[in-house]
Amino acid sequence: MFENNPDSPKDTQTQTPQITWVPYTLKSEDELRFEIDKEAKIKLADGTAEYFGTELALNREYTLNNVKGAIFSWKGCKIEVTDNVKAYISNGTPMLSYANIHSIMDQHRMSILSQKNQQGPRVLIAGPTDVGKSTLAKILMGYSARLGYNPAFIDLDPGQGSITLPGALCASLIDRPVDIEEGLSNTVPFVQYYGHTSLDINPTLFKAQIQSLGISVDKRMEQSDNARVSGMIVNTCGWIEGLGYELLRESINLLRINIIVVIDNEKLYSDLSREFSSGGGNNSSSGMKVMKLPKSGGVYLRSALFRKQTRMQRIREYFYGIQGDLCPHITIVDFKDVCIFRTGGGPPAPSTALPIGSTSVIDPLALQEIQPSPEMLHSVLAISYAKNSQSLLRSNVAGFLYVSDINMETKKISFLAPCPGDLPSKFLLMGTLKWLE
Ligand SMILES: Nc1ncnc2c1ncn2[C@@H]1O[C@H](COP(=O)(O)OP(=O)(O)OP(=O)(O)O)[C@@H](O)[C@H]1O
Repeated sequence: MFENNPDSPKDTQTQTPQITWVPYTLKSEDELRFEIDKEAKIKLADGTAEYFGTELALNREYTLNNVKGAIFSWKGCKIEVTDNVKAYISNGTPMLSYANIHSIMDQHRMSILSQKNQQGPRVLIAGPTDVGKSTLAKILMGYSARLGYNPAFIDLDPGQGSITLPGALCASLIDRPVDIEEGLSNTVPFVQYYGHTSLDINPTLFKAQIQSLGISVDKRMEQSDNARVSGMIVNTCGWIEGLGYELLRESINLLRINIIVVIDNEKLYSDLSREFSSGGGNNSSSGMKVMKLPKSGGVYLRSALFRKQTRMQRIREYFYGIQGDLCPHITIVDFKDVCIFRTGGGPPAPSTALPIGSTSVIDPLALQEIQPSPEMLHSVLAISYAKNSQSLLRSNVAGFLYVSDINMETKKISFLAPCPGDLPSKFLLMGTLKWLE
């Protein structure tokens, strides 16, 4: 038979590559920290383990691409990873103190179960960049969902776009732990398109959109007792100085936060404690708790270049799928069939470019309709659900388009869209976000 003849040529087309598994044994409260550049697989071979709050199924092969992370085990387990994963075991993790935050949230929930007018734990996670804020948010979502709660996750970091795209501020009701391979992309979020990856471009718009998200989430909580009791988990961006601190305070007030968790920054913890908890400690008369947590030694520090690459990868995944299995469509429309708006009357001039003592007179919430032009090429636009231009800024976003071509002669604009068919609305929002592969 051909198969048994060692000299016969191998059919490289149909042969699946040989997988070489590398085993690791984790003791109780160990974690396996890993870095994956190209596609790799991870499998739980024995025991129990979780990936940032989400339990791994036994013997299931999880495929991951371009991620840094850790598999943690409370009781010990055996993990196998493919030989292209760089990994090491650590037994120094802050998981006990992270689980403690979950217990505090849970006690809060239990204490208000029968009180219809009380809100569940509304937790805001703050801290500098690269301290594990998003990771803690995932862990808390996973632990809450595993107990049957439906907390709202609100992502106020437009730099990364964990739910949809960078530039968006989103809220999602979480009914299951974060998917290990797909992340949060399968949730149905409320989305506001801020349009920029940095908060200083239009802080007034940022505040207005937090307020809108908060109203959407509150409405949802009014309709579901479980959602109200479950509360919310808010992730913030790592800008904690000056205007960044101001926006953090605004977020705490607008979302009526009752638990602030500060990771790895004494000054921020001290400033927020002084301002929000009258005793300066954990329990205040206002009911606000301000708590500090250590950073995990596993948190990966990301360079500006890596962050930019991750942003671009996130946009690619939106159109082509996480596994590259989606097929986006090109939609060509006449200029007259779309209304493209930008907020703030154009990019604000930096204060250094204005005469000394003067401030910009541009209304940051003013909408300016703009005509298609070659400068729009490569922009990412949001399609709004708004019925008219007045409600544009407060309306939810239906999805995103990428401007792949502008033809000034035929007056047609080509969009890459995630699905075929007519655009759900002619109202489009533009910011400064561009997709440059
Ligand atoms: N224990 C860990 N072991 C290995 N990698 C980890 C661990 N915890 C977090 N990471 C990774 O470190 C990176 C940074 O973590 P994370 O995104 O949670 O930080 P962050 O504070 O939210 O960052 P930023 O606010 O700057 O966006 C992520 O890639 C995350 O998967």
